[in-house]
Amino acid sequence: MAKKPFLIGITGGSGSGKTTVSKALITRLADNNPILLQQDVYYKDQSDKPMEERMKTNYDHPDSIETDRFVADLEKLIQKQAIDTPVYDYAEHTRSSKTTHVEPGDVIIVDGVLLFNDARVRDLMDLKVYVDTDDDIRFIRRLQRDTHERGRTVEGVIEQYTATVKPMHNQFVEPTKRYADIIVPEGGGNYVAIDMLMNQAIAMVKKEE
Ligand SMILES: Nc1ncnc2c1ncn2[C@@H]1O[C@H](COP(=O)(O)OP(=O)(O)O)[C@@H](O)[C@H]1O
Ligand SMILES: O=c1ccn([C@@H]2O[C@H](COP(=O)(O)O)[C@@H](O)[C@H]2O)c(=O)[nH]1
Repeated sequence: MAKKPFLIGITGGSGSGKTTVSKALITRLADNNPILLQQDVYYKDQSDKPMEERMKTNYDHPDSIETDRFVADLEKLIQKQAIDTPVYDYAEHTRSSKTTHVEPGDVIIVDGVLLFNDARVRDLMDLKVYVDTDDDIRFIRRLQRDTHERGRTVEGVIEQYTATVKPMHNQFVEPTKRYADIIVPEGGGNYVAIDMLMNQAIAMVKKEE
């Protein structure tokens, strides 16, 4: 029987450094057949709605994610089956018509802002990590990223952050810190924590062999 993959879940507020940590781990674990799955690609399709309406969606509420499909895909990867994930376009606030084919791996790294919200998802994780970065640093990072990479204006970022991102963070993201096995301060720059996570993943993969 194929060995069970080791699944690491990485959550934390928007701009905390989840993706940076996840990608650093993928690089370090290159010899251990790692794959990255981002919860963000499971944001619900909104192609039937006009842009004006899509801009008003609350993307920081758990209802904005197609969690049933996300859970089903995670279960397939754990059973060593390939999946085809949606592709999400942040500038258009909807899915593109493409999909991404993902082959199963021995280490599965999953990142997402609302990752520990659903018990079904939490129960699939072997190691749960919360990246903990100050709110003001996260906001500055988000402002820079969203204006450079996600087609937003400064005013739009401030408005969205105040209306939904911050209140939903306090209601749905920060409280999930209590489910974490490990809390990583500052995210991407914390090489000690990233190396510890890498060593744990390698040890677990070797144990399964
Ligand atoms: N330690 C760090 N120092 C400076 N910038 C960082 C650091 N970690 C992440 N960033 C930057 O902040 C932005 C958000 O980081 P990212 O990893 O995408 O966060 P998240 O996935 O939690 O939203 C990115 O532009 C990234 O390059
Ligand atoms: O159409 C969308 C979908 C999501 N968002 C925002 O993205 C972040 C999650 O991504 P991070 O990489 O963790 O920052 C979430 O806070 C949503 O507000 C969006 O703006 N538009």
